[in-house]
Amino acid sequence: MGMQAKEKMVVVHTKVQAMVQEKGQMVEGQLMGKPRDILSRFAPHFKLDFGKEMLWALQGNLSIRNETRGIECEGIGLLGLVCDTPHLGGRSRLLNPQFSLLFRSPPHSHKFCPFSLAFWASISQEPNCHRAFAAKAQRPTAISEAARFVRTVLFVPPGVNPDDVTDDMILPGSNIVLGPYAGDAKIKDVDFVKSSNRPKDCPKDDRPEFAMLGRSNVGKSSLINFLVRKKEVALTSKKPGKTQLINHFLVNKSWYIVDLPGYGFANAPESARMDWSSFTKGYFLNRETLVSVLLLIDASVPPQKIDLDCANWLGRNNMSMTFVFTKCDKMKGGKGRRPDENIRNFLELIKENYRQHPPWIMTSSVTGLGRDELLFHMSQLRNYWNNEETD
Ligand SMILES: Nc1nc2c(ncn2[C@@H]2O[C@H](COP(=O)(O)OP(=O)(O)OP(=O)(O)O)[C@@H](O)[C@H]2O)c(=O)[nH]1
Ligand SMILES: [Mg+2]
Repeated sequence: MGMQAKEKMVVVHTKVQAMVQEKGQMVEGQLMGKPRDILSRFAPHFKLDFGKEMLWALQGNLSIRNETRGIECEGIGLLGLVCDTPHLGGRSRLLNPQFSLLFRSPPHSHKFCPFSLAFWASISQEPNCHRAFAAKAQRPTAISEAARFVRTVLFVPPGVNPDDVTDDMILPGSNIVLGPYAGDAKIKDVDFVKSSNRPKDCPKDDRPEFAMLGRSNVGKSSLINFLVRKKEVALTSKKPGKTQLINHFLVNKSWYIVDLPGYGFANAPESARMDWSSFTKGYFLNRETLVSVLLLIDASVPPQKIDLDCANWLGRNNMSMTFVFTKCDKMKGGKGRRPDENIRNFLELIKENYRQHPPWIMTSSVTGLGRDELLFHMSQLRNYWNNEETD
């Protein structure tokens, strides 16, 4: 018992948010596109081994048809998930091997392989309740128990009434609700503009910018390369302290990504160490075009004091910020905690300093996890900011 299910019709377009309509008993849908797009959107979520308290899954029966190869298969699969729902319990089967086999293109056309995926699913509170689901009488709940809980910790962007949030508006692997300002998430080109060693030397124009902040070696430069899909836009290194200046990158000629030096770089040369706190204060408190700080947190290690201090400082100063958890691909077997546990512990530790839950998202620059989602999130912050500016 305790099952709540939400019934909808879902049409999933690659790279576009699910469009949802309330409908009967089942979630039905169709997914079309190039296998690579679909895999890049869904595979990382399949791969992640979420623990017992983190899974809120859109899970159900899948029936997959590959037009070219005429294959059909059925199985149970996971279509999407949202983390941080402690009372859910249970683990889900994550990867259906037939599923990935089917998405592999036939040898003669490794570029495009049309297929369709139909699925029937329930958004359920308990992992096995889809079995009992068919027998259950229709219950027209606007939002499931799970979603109601999740909503209390959601980041609800401008333009969205918290009461209107439906499960499908939440970006997978995050607490971020997608609102009407989202869109325009493609990166067409990116240019390195300049390196500045003082905040007042930064470019002077009114284009919105996002600053990447985080401990040295957390993966800031890698995240920039991963967002713009170029290897060497921002230089990365195994040695902490690689980025020593404020680097501005102009995206689509219309907004900036800023790579900042990492904090806590104990191994950096003495000459390169700076008074980090006066540097950050100078930049953050005076940069009027700063839309949001992306605070990167390494999810492969337990919460670090220096990150908590930084998050709390930003929180107390009312800076708009997004927690970007990096290295979510690093699954520790046996010893050490896993990324999902580290993330939950981190969020638990910082929450007193925020009136509203800050947005957070899981990423991996190795598997591509969270890329599209983060870009959508940045697009809605940016578009809202642009709108406010012109009003
Ligand atoms: N497994 C894994 N490794 C990563 C990921 N992101 C970055 N790394 C590795 O972490 C190391 C540091 O990455 P950088 O991007 O240079 O880190 P940074 O935060 O820019 O470091 P500084 O410039 O020194 O502040 C490199 O060896 C990367 O390959 C990730 O998502 N997964
Ligand atoms: Mg760097």
